[in-house]
Amino acid sequence: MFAASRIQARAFSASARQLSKVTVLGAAGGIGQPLSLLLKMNPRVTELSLYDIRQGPGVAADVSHVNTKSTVKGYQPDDTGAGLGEALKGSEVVLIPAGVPRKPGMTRDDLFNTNASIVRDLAKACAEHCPEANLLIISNPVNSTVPICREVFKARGVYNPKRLFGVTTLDVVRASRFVSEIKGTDPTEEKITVVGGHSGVTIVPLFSQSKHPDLSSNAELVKRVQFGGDEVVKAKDGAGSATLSMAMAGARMADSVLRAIGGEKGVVEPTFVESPLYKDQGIDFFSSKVELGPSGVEKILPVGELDANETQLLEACVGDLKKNIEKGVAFLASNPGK
Ligand SMILES: NC(=O)C1=CN([C@@H]2O[C@H](COP(=O)(O)OP(=O)(O)OC[C@H]3O[C@@H](n4cnc5c(N)ncnc54)[C@H](O)[C@@H]3O)[C@@H](O)[C@H]2O)C=CC1
Ligand SMILES: O=C([O-])CC(=O)C(=O)O
Repeated sequence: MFAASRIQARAFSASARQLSKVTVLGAAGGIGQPLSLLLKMNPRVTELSLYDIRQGPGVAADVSHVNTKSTVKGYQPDDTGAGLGEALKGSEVVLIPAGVPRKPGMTRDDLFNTNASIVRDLAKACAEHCPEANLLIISNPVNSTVPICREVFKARGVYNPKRLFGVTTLDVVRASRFVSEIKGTDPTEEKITVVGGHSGVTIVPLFSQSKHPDLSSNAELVKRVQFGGDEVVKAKDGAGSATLSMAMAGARMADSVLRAIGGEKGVVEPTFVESPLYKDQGIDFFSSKVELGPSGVEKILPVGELDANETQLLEACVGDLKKNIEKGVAFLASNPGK
């Protein structure tokens, strides 16, 4: 009897795992729309839930005509306030690209005043309606919005550090592309480790660990990886920041999380998570290679050996990162919201 019910439970969880509801909060935005499309193309997604304060249902109607198997539903705030809850209920993965993007001359930190409360309120809804979902935070400044989410979840007693991720995938996507341009190689074959955070000098590429250790002394390349976002902000000239490459990076991260949930072993992505790596320096969150598993973070991989250039970069990273994280934590303490 006991064995039979165990087998039944196992069979149930195996089939339940194949049902993956994925929700995008901010689905009608520059990132949200192409991200939603890429998720619709992912056969691991069975239900796609698209929420935005404007045009959630519109984007959902459009994406729903793509002839893949998943169902799509769109949501926006309604008079009862139920829209967001409905969008989130039962989600396994929630991606959050809601918030404002940069204009030329701004840093990501300049977005804090607007985006902190947007992310706080969405995190509250997640804590209430899908506390066990994997939360993938795209909204900037990631170095601060991820700590805000932790504080929200902690305040509600539902925080699980294995389920909260800052999406830093775009930094490794860029690094591999930029290296391939210099070396004339296939970018998909260039595996570049990038650690730290997701803004300016907190982004630390580790070329010494790649196939091209010589690139570690290429200051121009290092700067291009650290400030790749600015390149796009400048080129878009007031119309926003990276959206298409970010959608690709977000879809890749979501796919990796879903593959790990589905039982695939050895899925590794760089991501900004609560991490022991630099806790001794007062840094709670750090982006490094993370092995993903059915419960989210399986294993945080060590940063590995750094050369002298990278050691210097990391020193600069740690100072800024600490301030960004503390800013997020302090925000929630003095602005708990409703
Ligand atoms: N992590 C990363 O690597 C990257 C992060 N980003 C960040 O992603 C964020 C979004 O960028 P874009 O899509 O270009 O901006 P966008 O302005 O085009 O889209 C944002 C969307 O969020 C929606 N929104 C605003 N408040 C909301 C709320 N309370 N609930 C639900 N939806 C809400 C808006 O209606 C809009 O559709 C920005 O903060 C940007 O800095 C951008 C690129 C890369
Ligand atoms: O640069 C920005 O503001 C958007 C972003 O995070 C990126 O492109 O990496």
